[in-house]
Amino acid sequence: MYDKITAPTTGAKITFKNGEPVVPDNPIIPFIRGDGTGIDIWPAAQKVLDAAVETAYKGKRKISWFKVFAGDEACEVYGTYQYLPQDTLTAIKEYGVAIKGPLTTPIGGGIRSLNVALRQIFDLYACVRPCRYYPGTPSPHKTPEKLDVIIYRENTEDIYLGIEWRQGSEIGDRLISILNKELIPATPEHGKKQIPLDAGIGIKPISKTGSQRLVRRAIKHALLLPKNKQMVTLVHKGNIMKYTEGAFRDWGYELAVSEFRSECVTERESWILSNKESNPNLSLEDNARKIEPGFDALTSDKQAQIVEEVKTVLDSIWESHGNGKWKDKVMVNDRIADSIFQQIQTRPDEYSILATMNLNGDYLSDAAAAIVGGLGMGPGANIGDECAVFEATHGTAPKHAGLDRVNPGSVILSGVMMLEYLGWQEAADLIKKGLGDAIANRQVTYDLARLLEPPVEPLKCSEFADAIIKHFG
Ligand SMILES: NC(=O)C1=CN([C@@H]2O[C@H](COP(=O)(O)OP(=O)(O)OC[C@H]3O[C@@H](n4cnc5c(N)ncnc54)[C@H](OP(=O)(O)O)[C@@H]3O)[C@@H](O)[C@H]2O)C=CC1
Ligand SMILES: O=C(O)CCC(=O)C(=O)O
Ligand SMILES: [Mg+2]
Repeated sequence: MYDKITAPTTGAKITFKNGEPVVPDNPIIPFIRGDGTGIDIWPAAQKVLDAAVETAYKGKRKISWFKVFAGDEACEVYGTYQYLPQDTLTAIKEYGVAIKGPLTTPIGGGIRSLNVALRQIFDLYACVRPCRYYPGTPSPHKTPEKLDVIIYRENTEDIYLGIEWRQGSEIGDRLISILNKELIPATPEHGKKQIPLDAGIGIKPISKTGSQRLVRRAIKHALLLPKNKQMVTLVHKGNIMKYTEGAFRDWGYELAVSEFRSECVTERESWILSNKESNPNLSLEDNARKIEPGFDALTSDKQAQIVEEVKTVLDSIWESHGNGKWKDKVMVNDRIADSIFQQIQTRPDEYSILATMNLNGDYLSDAAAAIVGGLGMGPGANIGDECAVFEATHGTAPKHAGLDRVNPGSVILSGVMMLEYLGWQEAADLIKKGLGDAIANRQVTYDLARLLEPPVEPLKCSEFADAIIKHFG
């Protein structure tokens, strides 16, 4: 079955039923060490995960690790350019749940991202990145504890599909020519616009299916959160990219009110309902005036449309959602992408789950991680219906590679997400306690040590792992 790897002789496969993992007590879990600092952070993470499972279950449960290769290490074992060998893909497909360190992607030319390839090959459509503060973590922000968000990033499409053509390439030039001569002139709204002849060209597909399955997962997650965190914010730049990012927003709302009608309320619906609650005699037109700034300056057609919207909402959900009942529902709202970057800093506690397209989620997850202590504290999971691959938000940080220096917290916390996904909450809780207590005792790696006041001597990557284990008890 495999060319150059051998599966552990003990352990059993995780299987999937209705999109959920069915987990034996001794699951075989493939891992990829990763490039760059993967050499430092993976062994540290593995040690902490094993210690937590042993402490929590005293041998009743154990992970059988299965080493598989990707990136530079794969080329050493399989030969030049063998960055993502078939063995690795077969093992991940076979065992369903895997964890990985970061993998390098060259800028400009060279191979396309192995990280993105894994997400696409296994249809891991939801990239879940929680950003939560551990008390005592130094932060450039004044009130980092107010940020407690989970980014749900669509993980398979958008410009990450990687359909693009280099400037000057034959197909790129042909495409520009067809667009300039045929397709743009045939689209009146594009007027006389033309694409510069010396442009590189990339395609940004955003599908209804891709958007809705992501939002569906985000809403299901919100339903499991405490009432005050039951909120999903659709993040988009739909004012500029109307048919991709704007459509993501519209499809998100459409899904919320069709599949989750009794459990959700949209922000706009909540305004309409609360306007009527404050004044039961409010006319439909005055209600419309309150929800739409500049209502009186709108054309009569537009005004009629908004009045109709108000009527439809009151007719359809006043019974189920009115008189304050909407306050117990999952609130679905939307924010423009640039604005959300300032909102998570200025009003962090107003947000909970942020549902995003691929590129926006990539940017936003680094920015949010920075608020709660930096990339060393940013875990993540790539989840599909029949496979899950856990990995940190950050990359290979090449300048720190091999120095036993960087913070393994992000991979360790990705491992915590994996344990929670397996249903091994006791082991996950031990690690969260150990990590929290190590930080509270100022036992931290360089990235956090440099922000602490007064400064402390940093621990090595491996020493931080040991400190976490010491603080289990
Ligand atoms: N999923 C993946 O595997 C990902 C891979 N990549 C790839 O990684 C490579 C390097 O990308 P780059 O842009 O440098 O981004 P990185 O995320 O690798 O590193 C950027 C900076 O973040 C800080 N940082 C990263 N990891 C840690 C850590 N564990 N502990 C403490 N600080 C950390 C360091 O800051 P400082 O030096 O200031 O302390 C580092 O220089 C690229 O090839 C990129 O494509 C990028 C993102 C994700
Ligand atoms: O694949 C890469 O090299 C970068 C991906 C990335 O930045 C991310 O997924 O957050
Ligand atoms: Mg990124």
